[in-house]
This record gives sequence, C-alpha cells and structure tokens, in this order.
Amino acid sequence: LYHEMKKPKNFPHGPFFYPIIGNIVSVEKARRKAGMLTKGIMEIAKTIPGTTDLIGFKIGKDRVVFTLSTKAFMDMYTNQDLDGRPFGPFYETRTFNLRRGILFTDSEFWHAQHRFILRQLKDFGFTRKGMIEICENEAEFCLTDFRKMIESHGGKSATVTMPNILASYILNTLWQFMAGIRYDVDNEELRHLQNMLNDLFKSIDMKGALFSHFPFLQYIAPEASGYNSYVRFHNNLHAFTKKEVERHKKNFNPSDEPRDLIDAYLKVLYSGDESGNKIHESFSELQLLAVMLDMFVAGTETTDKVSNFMLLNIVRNPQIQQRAYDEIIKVVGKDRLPKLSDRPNLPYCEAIVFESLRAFTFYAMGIAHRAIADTKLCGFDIPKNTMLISIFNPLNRDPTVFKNPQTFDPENFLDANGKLSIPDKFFPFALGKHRCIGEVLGKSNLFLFCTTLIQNFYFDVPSGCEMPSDEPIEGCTPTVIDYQARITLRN
Ligand code: HEM
Repeated sequence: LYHEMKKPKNFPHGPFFYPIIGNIVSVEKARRKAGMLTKGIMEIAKTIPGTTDLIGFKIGKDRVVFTLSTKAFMDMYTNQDLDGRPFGPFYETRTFNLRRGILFTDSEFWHAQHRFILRQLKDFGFTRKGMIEICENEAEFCLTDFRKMIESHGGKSATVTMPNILASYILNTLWQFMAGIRYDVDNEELRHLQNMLNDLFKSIDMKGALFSHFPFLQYIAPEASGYNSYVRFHNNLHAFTKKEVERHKKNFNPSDEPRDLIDAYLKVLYSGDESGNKIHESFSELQLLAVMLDMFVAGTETTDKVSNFMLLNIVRNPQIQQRAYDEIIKVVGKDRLPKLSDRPNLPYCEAIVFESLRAFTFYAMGIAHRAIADTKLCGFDIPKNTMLISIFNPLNRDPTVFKNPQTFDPENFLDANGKLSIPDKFFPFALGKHRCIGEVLGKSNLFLFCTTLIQNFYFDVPSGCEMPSDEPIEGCTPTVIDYQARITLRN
C-alpha cells in the first residue's frame, strides 16, 4: 500500500501525494474556487513548475494525469498504450457489475463491439438515406412545434426558458437509430426517458463519482457517497431499454432486414455474423443493454450541450444571426427547408456549428483513459493503470490557430474567401482509436437545427431581460446558464 501511495519515479509534476486521500482536498478546493474542475486543475498547474504538458495527481486510490497542452493531448490519444479504459465500481456498477458496453471497455472486447456499432451507424446511415432523413424530419418536427407554440402565444413570438429546448428532438434521432421509435414532445414515455437521463447525468458529477476513487464508501456511506442513487438511476434506464428489447424480440424475424440497432444486434445473437460465423464472445443481451446505455450517455448530453452553446451565442450576437439568415435565404430561399446536402453551400452556418463545438469544449474534458502498460508521455513515465484525462482548452484558445480565440466568432473557421477552413489541430471529437463514433450524427443534427431555426425564427432576449452571460457553469460537462429567450416568427 505504501508503495502505491508513493509518487512513482519521473511521474508528471503535481502536488505532494497525501496518504489515503491523495490530492482530493486541494483539487476540490481549486474546483470550488474556480467554479469548474477543468479551470481548477489549470489553476493548480500555474502554481507548480514543470507542468507545461501534464499534471499528475492522486485522487483516492487512483493516479490521475491531465493533459495541459495540444502536444500532450495529441500524444495521449495516439499512444496505443494509453487506449485502455479505467477499472472500478464507478464504471462497472453501471453495467451489472461487469465490464460491459462500449464507453468503458477496452482490448478485444471493446474492439469487437466498436466495429459492430460503427458498421451499423454506416449501414443505417449516412451512406444510405435513412439517418439523413431522420435528422431532416426531426428538424421539421421541431419547426412545427415551435410554430404551434408561437401560435398559442398570439402568433408573433413566444418567450421560452433556455437551455435544452432541442433535447427531445436530439434524443429522438438517436432513439430512432437504436429502437426505431420517435416520440412527440409531450409524450409520457419521452418525458420519462428524459427524466431518467437527467438524473443519470446529475449522478455522474464529481460528488457522485466519489465512491469510484474511494470504493469503500459504497459500503460505509452508500447514500452520501452517491452510490445508491447511481445504482437506482442506472437500473431504471436498463428496465426501460430492456422493455424495448423484449418488444423487438416478439416480432423479430432473423431473415428480415434489421429496422434498427436492436434488430441488428438480435440478428447477430440469433444467427451469428453476416457470413454465419460464430459470433465474438462479447455479444450478449446484457451487452446490448449496456451499449444502449452508453449510446444515450455519449450521444445526448454532448449534442444537447453544443446546441445550447449555439443558441446562446445566436441570441447574444444579432449580427451573426443576420449573416447566417442572409446566407440561408440566398442559397436555400424561403420555399423549402434546408437539407444536409446544402451544407457545402452554407459555409457560414457550418462555421457556426464548429464555433459552437469550440465553445462547448472550451472547458471540457475527455473520457478517462487508462495506461494498459508502463509507457512514456511527453518525457514522463506513466505506470500501468494510471488514469489519463484530456483537457481540450489549449486546442481551443491558441491565437496562432484562431483569429479570435476568446470570443464566439464563426470567422474562426473561415478563410479569407469565406470558405470553411478547419484548423488541423482542432479535435472536438478527439482522435485515435477512441475518437467519437457519433461525429457525423452530432454534426448533422447541429447543422440542420441551426439552419432550420434561423431560416424561420429570430432569437433574442425579451425586453426587460438582461443579456445572458456566456460563461459556462459546471455540470457533468460545461453547461449554459438558465435564461429567457424570445423566439419570433420571421414573416
Ligand atoms: C456533437 C456532439 C458530440 C461531441 C462533442 C462528442 C465528443 C466525443 C469525444 C471527445 C469522445 C472521445 C472520448 C475520449 O476517449 O476522450 C467521444 C467518444 C464517443 N462518442 Fe461522442 N460526441 C458527440 C456526439 C456523439 C453521438 C451523437 C454519439 C452516438 C451516436 C456519440 C457516441 C460516442 C461513443 C460511443 C464514444 C466512445 C468511443 C470509444 O470509446 O470507443 N457521441 N465523443
């Protein structure tokens, strides 16, 4: 134990490791003072010499290293020895006390599942018509609902409480891919699903995760450590998705074309892979439930949050909104809705999407990785089983890369001719083996909501309300503050 507590030789610089608790007290203090974990870590780094690229902590039982530079970020994601995912009750409690799913698995198990899901995303999707149509339809449903809402407010405009007004539609696109279902916004099941996901995200913040770093807390303080609610929220969600799997099984025919991810997965379970070969041992019904949980966790909160930063900045910047509107009217006109195929001709709107991704990732962190072997990173020794967490901030604020790194400005992603230009060191979806599998879906949704809404509505703050701040607050991921916005129908 003593050996475990000692700082390993040539470990990334960081504060002194205290016995048992490690650095949890100083990290927690810095987080409170800065208002956000990422900022807190960056503040601590400023006080410790030699932390240009990396900073190393001990949090409870875990050694945790954060990346602090673009170089460290890129080296971390491209070093295969760092492609593991952490062990621990925080990760396994979610999935039946087993190592299941796709977010927190690694090695051969992860590889087989990852390959399968990627193929499904391609097959349903963006290579065929299916997924594009789903996203375009959902943007239209959103438009119709907003029009109805304005109608019921007298026909000109409506005031809404932000953020999260697009969450149901974003969830619908993912749920259609997974289970072939879309819900109307006032549907009970949708509300239930959304409440479960909200609970889940609340339980994943640092406090809820306390039992992960101090596993004994789940036994001696199951309520206070967040363990009990964490288990409860996950069980609720699994019960919901299991019901859907059972429903699929009832009218499942292995010789039919799969309608969605559940069908495709059941097909493999019933009849092996497409050439009839025995399937990889990682496939199971429990694994299907774990995959669905992971798709919800990775796919909803992220896209919602980016859309919140997008709408906030549209409200805050009338001139950006106007320029996007002019572009849409010139290219698409008013007689039809924007399509995904309009994207190459709407560079300013696409730049708004990229700038929103930058705004979201300004204080975001990646998902924890684990060293699967002793290795080196930026000249430091990283012993096996160390956790690594990327910080996106250095990639997003570099003045040599962005014209205007400190403010929301779509020009950051346009060249001198107004063409889309994405810096080669901008990685909002990370890179390497664990890079996001939902990038195409996420970006398509964001583009369609952005263009469809701006074509039809004008967004601002209601008279008498203050302009909302764009300083994010802490959530499971960086969060936009609550504010009031007015949505006005364009003529
Ligand atoms: C615009 C919104 C999104 C952003 C900014 C985003 C960002 C990311 C990032 C940075 C990672 C890498 C994590 C790491 O290892 O550090 C990741 C992984 C992942 N994302 Fe996304 N994502 C988004 C949307 C989605 C969607 C819509 C889905 C589902 C279809 C999804 C599914 C996943 C999964 C399953 C992983 C884990 C991949 C693995 O470990 O192999 N994401 N995402």
